[in-house]
Amino acid sequence: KTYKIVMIRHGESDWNKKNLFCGWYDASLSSKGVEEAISAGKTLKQRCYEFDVAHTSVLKRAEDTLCNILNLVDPKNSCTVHKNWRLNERHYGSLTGLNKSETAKKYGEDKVKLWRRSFDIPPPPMEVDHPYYCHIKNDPRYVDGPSECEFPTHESLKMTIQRTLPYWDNVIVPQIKNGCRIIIAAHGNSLRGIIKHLDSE
Ligand SMILES: CC(=O)Oc1ccccc1S(=O)(=O)Nc1cc2c(c(O)c1O)C(=O)c1ccccc1C2=O
Repeated sequence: KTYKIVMIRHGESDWNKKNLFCGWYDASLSSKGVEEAISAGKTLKQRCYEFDVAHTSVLKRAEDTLCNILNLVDPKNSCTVHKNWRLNERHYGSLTGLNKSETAKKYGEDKVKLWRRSFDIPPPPMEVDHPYYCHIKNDPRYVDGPSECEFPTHESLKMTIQRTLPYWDNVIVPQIKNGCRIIIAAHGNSLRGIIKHLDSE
């Protein structure tokens, strides 16, 4: 049996525009990013897509992308929306908020090249003195998870996939098998992990 599911990466964020590592920082969609989300919604509507369930992360760039799409595709608001930290973007640790030149200056080109192409080498952890540490760690949206020991300070691509897959396997797959029409609005690396898992099956 074949199933169909729609997965979409969020529109451009304010930090994407400035080429900053964003990760778990809750950057907003840029005006271009909102237009991208609306354009995706229009396309899905034109092709008569309908959804019973939607999944997104707890970061507003993904939530707002989904909202803009559902406003067009599901004006009656009949689709249930689930938000979960496991669909969050990869956590870039100490690189969060840095741009290209700051990263290279702080860690050197060789480290950047190593991290860029590695699967299981995480960037340095986000330390307590990092400008965004408290802002992210104490955010009330994480009150239902991740737990203290699960809360990331940095993630390799492998670590990102490892915390995204349980949500895919335990929540989304059963819904697909029950015939739900699903859309996922998330992030480059969390979606990449799901696709990599599907390709490996
Ligand atoms: C296009 C661009 O300017 O990317 C940026 C943005 C911020 C810092 C460094 C760069 S870069 O030019 O070195 N390119 C660049 C650099 C990197 C990555 C990446 O995908 C990338 O495109 C990563 O995925 C990545 C993942 C984990 C740690 C470090 C990097 C990294 O250092």
